[in-house]
Amino acid sequence: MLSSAEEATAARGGSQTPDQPRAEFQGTEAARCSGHRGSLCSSMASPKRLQGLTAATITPMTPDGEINLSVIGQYVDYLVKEQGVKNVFVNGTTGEGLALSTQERKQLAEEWVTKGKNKLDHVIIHVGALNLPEAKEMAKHAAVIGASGIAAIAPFFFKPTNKDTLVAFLREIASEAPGIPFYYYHIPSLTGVKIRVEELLDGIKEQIPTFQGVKFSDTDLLDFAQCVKNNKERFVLLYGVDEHLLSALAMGASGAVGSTYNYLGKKYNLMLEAFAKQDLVLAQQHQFCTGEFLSFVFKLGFGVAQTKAVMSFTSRIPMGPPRLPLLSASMDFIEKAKAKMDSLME
Ligand SMILES: CC(=O)N[C@@H]([C@@H](O)[C@H](O)[C@H](O)CO)[C@@H](O)CC(=O)C(=O)O
Repeated sequence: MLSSAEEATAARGGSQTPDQPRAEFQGTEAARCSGHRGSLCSSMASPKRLQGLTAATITPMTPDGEINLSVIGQYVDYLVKEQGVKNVFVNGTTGEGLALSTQERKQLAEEWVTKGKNKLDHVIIHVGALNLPEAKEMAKHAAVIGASGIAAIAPFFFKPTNKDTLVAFLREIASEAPGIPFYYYHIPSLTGVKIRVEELLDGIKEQIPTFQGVKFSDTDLLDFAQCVKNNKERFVLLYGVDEHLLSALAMGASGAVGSTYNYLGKKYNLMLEAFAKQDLVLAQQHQFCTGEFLSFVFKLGFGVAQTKAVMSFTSRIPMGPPRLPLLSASMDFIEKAKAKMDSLME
């Protein structure tokens, strides 16, 4: 582990500052619908500013339910080489962050930063928790180990009832990591905190100097569009509902964070590239293709446990079971999901 945030930041070649200019999606290869095993397509044009796809990482576990750090290096290589995804969001919803102990979350953060060094562009650590002391501890730790940024959800047991209390809570966390960007993770379907992001962003930079953007995991595209309209130059606006990404791109999303970029990243990168070239028909084809898979698995019942199973058979990296109260995906789900994936990607 590195001894200070400054040393760690220097080792990464300097962190981005919250005021750097925003970069739009940029593709690097001609778009072609070559399928899951086709040519690699990356939209990571700049290592400085968070853009393109960010995988909300799964937390690998051993069969007996312990976190399995031993496969993180392999996981990094899979994302970069097989999916063209060079940003990760660690310990979020997909990573079962709220089902892990603080110690486990810190170990995972360290492993992702270490194994991602010189391979990943951004390692964002989700440090949100129900209590401030633990969230602050994880924020400070993330800065010390050299994470690219931190994010936090709203607390969801005792909930903030208005914007000011939410900002006050987030400010306490961000202030523990004053050298790295802070992102608000908006996921009202899970937190129950429905404070509009448009409202939250108004004046937030004065309260939280490191505020860099939002991970917007909601389907309220009016709220999202207002965020873009009012903050396009200042903040990174990352969309978090993968099956609606093309709509969010049309609204001006800076990038996307989601679970399906773990195993469908290549296909989504092709979509980003088509969109950047204003080839809406091709972009739609890619969105429809990923949507066909998701629509299929939604009907079977889909969540974090099933995401772990899909990633296991797609990457061949054992992700293990989820932690209670989540239950493992059934064999029936795995067989059907795998057959569907194979049929779409051949
Ligand atoms: C509720 C939920 O898990 N949403 C996912 C999506 O990526 C989601 O899995 C996907 O859109 C499929 O519905 C992300 O927004 C969550 C996420 O980014 C995270 O794990 O932190």
